[in-house]
Amino acid sequence: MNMSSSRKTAVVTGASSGIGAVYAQRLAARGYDLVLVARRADRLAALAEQLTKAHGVDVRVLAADLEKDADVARVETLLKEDSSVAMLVNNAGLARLRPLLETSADDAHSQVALNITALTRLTQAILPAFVARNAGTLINVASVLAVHSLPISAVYSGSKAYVFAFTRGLQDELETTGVTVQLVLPAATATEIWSEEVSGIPLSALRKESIMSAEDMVDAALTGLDNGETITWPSVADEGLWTAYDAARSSLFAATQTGMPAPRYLEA
Ligand SMILES: NC(=O)C1=CN([C@@H]2O[C@H](COP(=O)(O)OP(=O)(O)OC[C@H]3O[C@@H](n4cnc5c(N)ncnc54)[C@H](OP(=O)(O)O)[C@@H]3O)[C@@H](O)[C@H]2O)C=CC1
Ligand SMILES: N[C@@H](C=O)C(=O)O
Repeated sequence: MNMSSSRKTAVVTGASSGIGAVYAQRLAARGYDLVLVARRADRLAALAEQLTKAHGVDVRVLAADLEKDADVARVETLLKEDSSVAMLVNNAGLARLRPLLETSADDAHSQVALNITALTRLTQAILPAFVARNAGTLINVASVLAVHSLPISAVYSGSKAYVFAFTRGLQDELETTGVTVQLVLPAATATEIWSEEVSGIPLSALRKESIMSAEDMVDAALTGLDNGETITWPSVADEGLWTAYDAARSSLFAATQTGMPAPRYLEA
């Protein structure tokens, strides 16, 4: 158990590749000690060695399959017991992009277990300490597919819509505390998720102009964090689009509070 309060540790899930590996690099460069979480221990160990050499920070590897209850529990224990943890980046995620009718029950379950259940449990594990300290940063990585479903993304979009609603709710819940909660919504980003083996869709199938590098995505998200953004759309230039979307959502919700069927549902 690390009781030191002078060092700050960031726990990054899904740090063995793509967006998570870049978060790890950028946070190490900012002086954070790290705990790297994913299944591929060899990759985590190589990244840990590289980051320790480059930035002189302490990097621990926690190999865990976050679809498995016992492995999630090991990460929960670390989050509850290590008082140096000042940041949790809930980044690990899985996409299996195909129609639901062609999706196995296991693949649907994996996306729910990792994208929803693990993210929720790890958030619940760290928040009591953050609230008690009135400090700490939680970054939840969703996706633009949180607000857009495709014929091949019913489960994935559903899981990211959960991350969206969960994180927005948490932001309201924690508004009066010193805890920072950022929701990040990347669009297509060049990582291993875009492969036959993972999502089933290779990067080459995407429109080139729509693809951001993982480095640009994470740098934009961290700039958003530095600027106090609670919701970051790294690829969206017109901020007014989000303002209008959220205002429409709020108006629609207000319009539901009537207690009676809308006139079109009443018999003449
Ligand atoms: N790339 C994109 O276009 C976009 C990505 N995102 C989101 O960004 C996040 C990162 O994805 P990205 O970097 O693109 O994809 P990658 O496939 O490159 O990385 C996914 C990471 O999650 C880890 N992971 C996968 N399954 C498990 C598991 N069962 N237990 C623990 N860790 C696991 C992987 O490590 P390992 O295999 O070693 O366990 C890997 O480190 C995800 O939440 C994704 O949904 C959102 C929008 C767009
Ligand atoms: N991760 C991507 C899909 O696989 C996305 O969210 O766009």
